[in-house]
Amino acid sequence: MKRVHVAVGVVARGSDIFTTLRSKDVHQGGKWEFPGGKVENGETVTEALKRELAEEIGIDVLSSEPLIVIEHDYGDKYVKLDVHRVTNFNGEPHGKEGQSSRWQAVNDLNVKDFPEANVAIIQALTEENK
Ligand SMILES: Nc1nc2c([nH]c(=O)n2[C@H]2C[C@H](O)[C@@H](COP(=O)(O)OP(=O)(O)OP(=O)(O)O)O2)c(=O)[nH]1
Ligand SMILES: [Mg+2]
Repeated sequence: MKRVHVAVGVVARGSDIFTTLRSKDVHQGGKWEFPGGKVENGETVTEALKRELAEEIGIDVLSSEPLIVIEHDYGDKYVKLDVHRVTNFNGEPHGKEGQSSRWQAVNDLNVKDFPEANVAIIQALTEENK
């Protein structure tokens, strides 16, 4: 089965979280996501996160810290999500590749909008916001 290692970034401003919409034609298309993408050979998760967030949402990640690691089997694809919290960045997050984006209060994040693997991420964010 296809296996991918993905660097995922939680970008927050206060208790608001930035998410983007995956385009319809890709794996888990039409779902909202935390921006990120595949870790390439020879890259650390931190390096991949910095590269992907520059490409996808036009920010320069200055610091990040690990939040949670999720392994999930979609049946057609196995993903390992290395989720980092972005603790400092330059620039204004936006859908640089033309994708829709939004800011939402942590408590308004709805697991139904996200890929299945994201349930644990949203739980972790909601827990710490209590
Ligand atoms: N970025 C991101 N990917 C997620 C999340 N949840 C989740 O299951 N995934 C899955 C969907 C995809 O199978 C995989 C991420 O791959 P991707 O399509 O973003 O990879 P990429 O940015 O490198 O894309 P590409 O260059 O290969 O087109 O992880 C999430 O919150 N954010
Ligand atoms: Mg991506």
